[in-house]
Amino acid sequence: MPTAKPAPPRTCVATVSLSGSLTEKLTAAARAGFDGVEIFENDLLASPLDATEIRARCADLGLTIDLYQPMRDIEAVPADLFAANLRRARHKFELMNRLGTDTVLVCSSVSPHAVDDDALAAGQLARLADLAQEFGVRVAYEALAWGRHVSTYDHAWRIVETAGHPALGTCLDSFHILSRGSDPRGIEDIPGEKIFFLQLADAPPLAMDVLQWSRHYRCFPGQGGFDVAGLLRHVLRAGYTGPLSLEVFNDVVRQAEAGPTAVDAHRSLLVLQEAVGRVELPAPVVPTGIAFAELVTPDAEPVTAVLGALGFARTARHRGKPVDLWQRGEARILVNTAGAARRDGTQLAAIGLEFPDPAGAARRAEALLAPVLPRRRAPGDTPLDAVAAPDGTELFFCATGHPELPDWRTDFEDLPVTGETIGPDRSPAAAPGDTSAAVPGPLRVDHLALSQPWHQFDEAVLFHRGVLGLDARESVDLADPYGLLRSRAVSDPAGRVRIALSVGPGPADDTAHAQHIALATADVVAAARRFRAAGGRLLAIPANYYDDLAARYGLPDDECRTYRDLGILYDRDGRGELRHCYTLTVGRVFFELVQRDGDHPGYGAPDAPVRLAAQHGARHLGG
Ligand SMILES: O=C(O)c1ccc(O)c(O)c1
Ligand SMILES: [Mg+2]
Repeated sequence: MPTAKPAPPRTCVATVSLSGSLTEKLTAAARAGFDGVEIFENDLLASPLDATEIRARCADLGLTIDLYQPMRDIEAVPADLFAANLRRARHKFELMNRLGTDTVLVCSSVSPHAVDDDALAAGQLARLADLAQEFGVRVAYEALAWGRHVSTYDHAWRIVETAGHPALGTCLDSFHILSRGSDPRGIEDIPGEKIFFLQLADAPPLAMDVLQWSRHYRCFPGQGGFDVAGLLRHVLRAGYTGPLSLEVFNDVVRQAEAGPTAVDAHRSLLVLQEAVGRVELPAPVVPTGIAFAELVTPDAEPVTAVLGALGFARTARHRGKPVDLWQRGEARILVNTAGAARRDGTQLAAIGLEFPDPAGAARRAEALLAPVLPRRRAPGDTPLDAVAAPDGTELFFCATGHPELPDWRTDFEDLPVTGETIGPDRSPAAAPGDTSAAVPGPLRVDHLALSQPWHQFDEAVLFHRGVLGLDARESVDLADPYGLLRSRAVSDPAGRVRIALSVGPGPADDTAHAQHIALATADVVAAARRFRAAGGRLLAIPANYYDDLAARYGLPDDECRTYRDLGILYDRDGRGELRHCYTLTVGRVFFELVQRDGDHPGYGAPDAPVRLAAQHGARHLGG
C-alpha cells in the first residue's frame, strides 16, 4: 500500500510581521489564507480589544492563535528575581487562557542579571513549566542569537533536555540558527515532539550586528540568502508536526500595507512547502524568451521616433485597438496609445514571456496567488493567460509561432514594410546569412529593467523566483546622486530572459523610477552610430569617466575617444566585456544598446552611478 503523504503543515504568521492595528493584521492574515497567528505581546497591549474579544475576532476570521510571545529574561537569575518572574508569568498564563492559546515563547535571557549556569536555567525553566502546566500552557524556549549566555539552538535544547519537563520544549527560529552559522543538521537529534514551535524567516547576507540584522532586515523565505528550505527539511525529519510560522521583523514591511504583505508571506510559505515536498503546486515552467514588451503612451511620436532610429520597423497593427507592433530581429515592442490618460507618460505596462507550456505557467502563477487578469483584454482578442506582477506590470503567457497554441500575433494585421530590418517571412532578421544582419542594430531584448515600488522589492524577487522559476543574483547597491538604488537581477539559466529589478530611494524621484529595455547588439559602436545618424540622441557621459576608463583598463586612446563620442560605457571582468550606451528617456522609458563579449554576465552595475547622474542632467524627450 502506498504510504499516505503527510498533510500539509498548518501555516501561521506573527502579528509583528504585518503592519497596522491588531485587527488589521488579523484580517490581512485571514484573507491571505493563513490558518493561524502568533500574537506579539505589544500588539495585544496596544489593542483596544481585550483578550476575549481578540479570541472572538480570531474565531470569526477562522484563525487559531498558535503562539503568544515573547516572555523575556526569565531564567538563570537569582531567587528573588525569579520569584518576581514567576508572578509575571502567572499573569501571562491567565491572559493566555482568556486568549485561548496554549503555547508561549520564552526567549533566552539578555539580562545582565542572568548567570552562565545551565543547571540553574534548566531548574528555573522546569519550575516555570510547572506553573504553565496548571494553566494548560506549554513553554517553548528559543535561543536568541544575541542571548547573554544561550545563543544557539543546540544549547537551548540541552537546557530543555536537562529540565526534562513535559510542558517545556524548544522553539526553533531559522533566523537565529542560520545567522549564527550553526549547523542545522543537529536539529535532527531533537525529538520532534520536543520542538514545540517553528519560526521561519530569511535574511539578506549582511555582515553586521546580529540583533540589528534580525530586527531590521529579516524577510520572508525565498527573499534573502539563507537556505530556509534546507533547515525546514531537518526540522521535518526530526518529526516536527506543528505549524510553519513566519516571524519577520523588517523596516519596510512595518510601513507597507498589511494586505499585500500577507499575500506575499503566504506565497513564500507555499514555495517553501513545495521545496520540501509538503504541498503540490503546478510545476514551474521557466520562460525561454521575451515575446514582447508593451509600452503604453499618451503620444506615440517621441517613442516611435526612437524606435525608428534604432532600426525598428512598424510591422503590424492590432485589429481592434490602437496598438502597433514594432520589430527588429527578435525584439518586438508594442506601442499602445489606448492608455493615453496615463499620468506618468510612456511606460512599460506589459511583458509577453515565451513559455514552452504557457497554460501550465499560468496555473502555477494562480496557485501562487498572482492576480489573474482577464484572458481577453477586449472582445475578439486571442485568449492569453495573464497575471499582474507585484508592481502591476501585466505578464502575458505566450507561445509565439506554435500552431497548436493561441498566438498573440493573430490579433495583429501585417503592415507593408520597407527597409532592411525584416525578412520577407517577417521572421527574425539577424540570422546568419541574412543580409539585414549586416546592418548594425538590435537583435533581441537583452534584458528589461523594472523599478519597483519602494515596499515591493523583496516581494518582486520572490515572485520572479517562485512564480516564474527564475534564478536571483545577489542584490547590488547603485549610487544615484539623490539616493541609493538597490538592484537584483533575475534570469533563466540560459540568459534568454533577464530582468533587473531595482528599488529607488523615494517615491518622488523620476530617474529612479525609470524603466528600460536593453537591446542586444553584436556591435554597439556601429549600432550607436547608426542610431545617431538616423536622428537618435544618446545619453552623453562625462569626459572624466573616459579618463578613468583609460587608466583602469589601459584601453587605446582611439577606442576611448570613440566611446566618449558615443557615450558608450565599458566594463570588463574575468569572463568577458560589456559595452553599452543609452538613449534619452521618453516618459519613464529609455533604451539601452548592449554588446556582450565572452560570457559577461553583468548589467553594468559599476557604470550605473555615472549613468544615473548623467540622466539627472539630461533632457527628457516628450511623451
Ligand atoms: O528580537 C527579538 O527580541 C525577538 C523576540 C522574539 C522572537 O521570537 C525573536 O525571534 C526575536
Ligand atoms: Mg523568533
